[in-house]
Amino acid sequence: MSETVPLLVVRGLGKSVPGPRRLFHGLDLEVRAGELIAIVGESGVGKSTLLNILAGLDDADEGSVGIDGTLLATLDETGRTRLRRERIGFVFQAFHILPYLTLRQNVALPLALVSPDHAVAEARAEAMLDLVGLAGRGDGYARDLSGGELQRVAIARALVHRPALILADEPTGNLDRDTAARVLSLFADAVRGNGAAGIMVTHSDASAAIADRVLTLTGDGLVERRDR
Ligand SMILES: Nc1ncnc2c1ncn2[C@@H]1O[C@H](COP(=O)(O)OP(=O)(O)OP(=O)(O)O)[C@@H](O)[C@H]1O
Repeated sequence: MSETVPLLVVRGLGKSVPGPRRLFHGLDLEVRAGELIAIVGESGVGKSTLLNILAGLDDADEGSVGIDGTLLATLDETGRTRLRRERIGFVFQAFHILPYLTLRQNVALPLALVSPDHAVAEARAEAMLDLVGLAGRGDGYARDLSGGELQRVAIARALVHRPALILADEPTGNLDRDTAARVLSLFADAVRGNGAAGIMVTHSDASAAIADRVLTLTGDGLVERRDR
């Protein structure tokens, strides 16, 4: 059955950066559909770099990344771009909401990239805005929104195309505690409700607490945190 097969399979991943400095090596990870993982670790240990590698935006030096049975290394740049657009949702630290597009157009963007049907894309975008508590705000612009609202738009956009893999870099960074809690539960519901595999990098214990597993990134890979 498909839900028993890990959606993301990472084997023996290693990465060094110029210096040269080795960030990590021998990193293994499996994440199943409907599972939300938190990755924690000291600043500079390589958490964002790991997310970028999983998204095919950066290359590992060794090891492999498989998404839904496809090894990233077997794809050329066009194939990676297609996989990213169709199968991955990304919530960045900076929201990257485009200021010259309406909020609805921003949320519809991942669909517009893969489907020419604008009416369907915008209807789905509107439904996602409803889901994140921004009903009726689709005609607005980023400048009209608070930080928490912008983060919710970013989450709506990351989920609108129902990606199999959702990657989030500090999805509640810069939000006050109450807004962070709301955004977080929405994010967790969306990951689990969509049957996606979710990976969230965070410094926040409150964020980590909502995950099914908390893994600490170290130079020797990911270590399961059991003090929960
Ligand atoms: N292309 C690059 N060239 C040089 N150094 C890099 C490159 N990419 C990442 N680094 C370095 O690798 C380290 C890991 O960076 P990364 O942003 O992944 O860490 P992080 O764990 O996400 O940190 P934080 O928690 O502070 O966001 C940092 O020291 C960074 O400067």
